[in-house]
Amino acid sequence: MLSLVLPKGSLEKATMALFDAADLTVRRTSDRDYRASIDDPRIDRVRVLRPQEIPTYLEQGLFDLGITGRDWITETDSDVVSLGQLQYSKATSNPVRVIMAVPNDAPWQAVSDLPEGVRISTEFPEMTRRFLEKHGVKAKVVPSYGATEAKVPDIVDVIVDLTETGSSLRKNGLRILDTLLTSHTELVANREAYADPAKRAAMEDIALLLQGAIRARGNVLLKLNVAQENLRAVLDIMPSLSSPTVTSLAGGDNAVEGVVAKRGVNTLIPALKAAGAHDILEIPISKIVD
Ligand SMILES: Nc1ncnc2c1ncn2[C@@H]1O[C@H](COP(=O)(O)OP(=O)(O)OP(=O)(O)O)[C@@H](O)[C@H]1O
Ligand SMILES: O=P(O)(O)OC[C@H]1O[C@H](OP(=O)(O)OP(=O)(O)O)[C@H](O)[C@@H]1O
Ligand SMILES: [Mg+2]
Repeated sequence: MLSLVLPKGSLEKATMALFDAADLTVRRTSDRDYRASIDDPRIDRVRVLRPQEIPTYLEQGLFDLGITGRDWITETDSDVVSLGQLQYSKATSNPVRVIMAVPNDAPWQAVSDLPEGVRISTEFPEMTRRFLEKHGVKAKVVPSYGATEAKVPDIVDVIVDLTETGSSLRKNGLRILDTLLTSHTELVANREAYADPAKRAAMEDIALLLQGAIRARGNVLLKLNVAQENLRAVLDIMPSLSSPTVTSLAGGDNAVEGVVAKRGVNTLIPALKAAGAHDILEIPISKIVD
C-alpha cells in the first residue's frame, strides 16, 4: 500500500490529466480538495501539496511516492530515489530550465561579469548561492515568492527563475545569462519504501502506467488492408514506431497495422489510399508499453 503526494500549482492540471490517461484517475471533490483518492489497490492515500515541499516529505518518509520537479529536489538537496523522468511540464512536454537572466540592455555577458554586491531575486536561493560560489561572485541573494521577472531593474539587478516557453522573459525584456539546471518532472520515492520489495513492485507498476500513457501521446494506431501487388508501396510510406505488423488474409489481401504519429496522419491517410490501401482505420491509443 503506497501513500502518494502529487503537486499543486503549475504541474497540477497536467498531472491529473496524466493519471487519468494512466487509468489512475485522481478523485477529489474540487481543486481545493487536497486529500484525494485513486481507485487502485496499490494506492491507499493521496495528498496534493506544493512541489517545493514534496522532496523533503519524501525524504522524511511522510509519503512513499510523489511527483515533483528536479528543481525542487536540487534546491532542497533531498535524498530521494528517482523512478525516472516524466516528459511533461506546465504547458509542453519539454523540460523547464532554471536560468539566470538580466535586462536586455544590462552590461553583463557572463556570470563572472557580475559586480560584487549585485542584487539577485530568486525562488531558488540555495541553488543560486551554490552557483555564485562556483563562479566566485559575491552577491546579495533576495528570496522571491513569485512574479520574479517583475523585480528587475528597480528592485534587483538579476533574477534566477524558471523558464519553459520563454514568454515571461520576453514580456519582461530579459535575456538569459546562464542556465543553472534543466529540470524534468520526476517520479520520486522514499528510500526505505523503495527498498521494500512489495512497495517497489507497486511503484514500478505505477511508473509503467504513467510512462505508457506518456508514450501513447500524439500517436494513433493505423489499420488497413492492401492487395499483395500494392503491399510494398504501402509499407514504403507507412512510418511506424516499430515495424508494422503484416498479416496475410484469406482472399490474397494483407492486413497491415502500426503505430504512427497523429501529426502527419492528415497527409498519410490519403497517400496510403492512393498507394492502394483500403478499409483504413485510425484508432486512438491510450498506452504504449514495450
Ligand atoms: N512553466 C512552468 N512554470 C513554473 N513551474 C513549472 C513550469 N512547468 C513545470 N513547472 C514545475 O512546477 C513546479 C513549480 O510549481 P509550484 O507549485 O512550485 O509553483 P507554481 O505552480 O509556479 O505556483 P505559483 O503559481 O504559486 O508560483 C516546479 O517543479 C517546476 O519545475
Ligand atoms: O517560460 P514561461 O512559459 O513563461 O514560464 C515561466 C514562468 O512561469 C513561472 O511563473 P508562475 O506561473 O509560477 O508565476 P510566479 O512567478 O508567480 O511563480 C516561472 O516562475 C516563470 O515566471
Ligand atoms: Mg511559480
